[in-house]
Amino acid sequence: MALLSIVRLACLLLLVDLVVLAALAQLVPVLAPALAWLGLAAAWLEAGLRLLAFIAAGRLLAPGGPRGAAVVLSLTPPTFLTLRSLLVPYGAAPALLATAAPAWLALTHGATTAVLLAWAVPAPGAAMGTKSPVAVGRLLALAWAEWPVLGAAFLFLVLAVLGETAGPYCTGKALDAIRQGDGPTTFTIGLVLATDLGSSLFAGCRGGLFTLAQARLKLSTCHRLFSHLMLQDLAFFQGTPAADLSARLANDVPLLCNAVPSSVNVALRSLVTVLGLGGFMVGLSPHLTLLALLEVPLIITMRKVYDARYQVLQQAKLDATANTAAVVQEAISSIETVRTFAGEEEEERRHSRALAKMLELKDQIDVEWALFTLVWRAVQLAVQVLVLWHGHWQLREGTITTGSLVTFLLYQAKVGLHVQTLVFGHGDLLSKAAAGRKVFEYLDREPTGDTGGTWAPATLRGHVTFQHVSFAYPMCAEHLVLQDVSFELHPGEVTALAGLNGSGKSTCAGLLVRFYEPGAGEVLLDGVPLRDYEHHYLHRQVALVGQEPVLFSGTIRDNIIFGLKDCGEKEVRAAAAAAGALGFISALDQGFDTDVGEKGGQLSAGEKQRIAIARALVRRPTVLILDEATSALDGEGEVALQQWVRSSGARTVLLITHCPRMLEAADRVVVLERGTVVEMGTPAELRSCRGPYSRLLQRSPGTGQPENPGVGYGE
Ligand SMILES: Nc1ncnc2c1ncn2[C@@H]1O[C@H](COP(=O)(O)OP(=O)(O)OP(=O)(O)O)[C@@H](O)[C@H]1O
Repeated sequence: MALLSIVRLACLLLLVDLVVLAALAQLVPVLAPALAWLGLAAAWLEAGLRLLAFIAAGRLLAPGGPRGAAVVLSLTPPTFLTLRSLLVPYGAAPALLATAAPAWLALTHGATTAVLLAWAVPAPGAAMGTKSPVAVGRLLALAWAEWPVLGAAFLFLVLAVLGETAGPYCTGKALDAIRQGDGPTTFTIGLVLATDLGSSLFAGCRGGLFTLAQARLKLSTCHRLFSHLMLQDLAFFQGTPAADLSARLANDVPLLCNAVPSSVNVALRSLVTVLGLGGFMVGLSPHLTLLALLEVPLIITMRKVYDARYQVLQQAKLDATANTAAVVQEAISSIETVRTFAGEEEEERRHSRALAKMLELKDQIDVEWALFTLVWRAVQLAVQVLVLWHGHWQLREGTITTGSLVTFLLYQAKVGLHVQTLVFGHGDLLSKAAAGRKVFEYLDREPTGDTGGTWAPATLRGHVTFQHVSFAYPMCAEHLVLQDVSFELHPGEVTALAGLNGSGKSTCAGLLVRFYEPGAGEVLLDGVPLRDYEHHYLHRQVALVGQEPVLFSGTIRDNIIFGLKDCGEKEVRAAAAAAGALGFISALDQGFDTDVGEKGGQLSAGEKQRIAIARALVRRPTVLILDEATSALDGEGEVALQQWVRSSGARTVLLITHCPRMLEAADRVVVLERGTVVEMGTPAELRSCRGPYSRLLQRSPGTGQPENPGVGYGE
């Protein structure tokens, strides 16, 4: 709502109120006996009349205006009077607003206008054009997993607040006793001590339990997010830098998980304290309480404005942190390229630019916080002066004792602190929740890795059919990489995919291991679409050795049995032998227990390739895909692999290679050109056609003539 319309609405309500109250004031002397008999009910009757008048005037003069303002304005005085009569049974008799001092009317309208203004300030995020902020309900649902710990913490919280509330009350009573000459009794001093000690002990337990909930939540959320990420499609990982994901796990998740329990902790503690102490304060002096409460709408308004800014800056800072991490990771993981092209200075510049951006945002956050604190302290001081001035006046009037005033001031300091914490805590929760936006965004992504397929037959022939497959990578949806591709892979045969760079060979391999789903057409295994197969079953039956095999840090054995739960030493050795890796592994001091270093950095390219092949062979896959997987193999490795293929009888092998010798050794060749199949047949048939296959062979080193046609997979 615009500021102008709020002012207009406030003026309208004041005008209507003045008219209604003036009319009522005329009636009061006439109805005095009836009103005296009605007591509190008279105040509620007056409120009902005012509410009707506000609503009628609102409908006529300001349609669409918030009805809440009318309700707050009319119901505040009787609610206050009822509360006061409950807390101070012998306090002043309930009065009608119509006959009360004009200051009461000013106070009621002033407070309502302040509340309206606080309400009208745009919610954090909305005004600054940030993406949809995370709903607080969602954050609380996240914390719900730790409800037993949080429940116990809440119990200690209530006990601590009871102690905190009783402390100043006992202090005030002791002071009054001293002033009246009775002196402090052992009982009052003991009570003050007991309440303080008790509240400290319970507060400690509360804090400890909330910290425990935080730690547990962090652990479970990190685990949940990581497991969820593992199931995402490859396009997601291609579009999201790894460093960004690790920054989310390392920074955003802890921030989010700290925010929820600590906010729940702080909010509950403050809410219970404010309600408890607030009740006592109203009992001591309703007038002073109302004055002290002036601070609340002002702080809410200021905090709302500040939060809107802070959320934007906080999100930008987190993004900048993730970006800095990405720069560091990229430079370190490509250090060889950086060194080769002497790009160290360029990388340093990139890093310092990213750091500067991060620091600039941090400074901006700090400066804005300092400004906000300054204004807020000034408001706080003004309200305190107002309360002191009024308290002094009440002391002189004799409507309050020194002990009660001291108790009130002690309570005010505490309540003020907790009101701020409540207001700040909510803002803080929202701003920290900004960190959760990305985390929830990732958690909401539908996983595509496991489609929930259940098909897992006891025997599989390994007959693969590409049926009119068309495909475009999600990142470049307009560029069709495969167009209407159809071919078959037969069990017991080695089929080679041939074609120039970028013709779509690896893409076919990617579709066969379900890295992606075809845009049109189907990839079938034994006549069943791949997505219908059970996830683990499919990836045990179809194994791919890629162009640049990646090893994980760990031993050679760990790498070979990766992903398998039940794999014996015999199988590991057999797979290593079939991949031609047994020789070099046996020559190592630690054999299969040799650490390969990060990404297999301590091995040569050929050794890495052999281990990657062993990792595929150990599964005894029905369909084996070798995507340029033999490029770094020497003759020994190649012969071992060919022997394995030959001895593995019924297996289906898809071979992607540019090597004429390997192409010629295949049973069948499928030639791709710009994502379409242009030729298919045995190598001899294709050579005799003198078409695309022959041209490919001629382009290859050795002018296309097979170097050793005698060494064939099928022989
Ligand atoms: N992740 C990706 N996102 C977008 N486009 C891609 C992606 N991977 C490959 N491409 C594009 O798809 C086309 C086919 O690539 P593919 O890797 O299948 O070719 P290829 O025949 O295996 O080439 P090479 O012989 O060089 O390995 C190329 O134009 C390539 O630029």
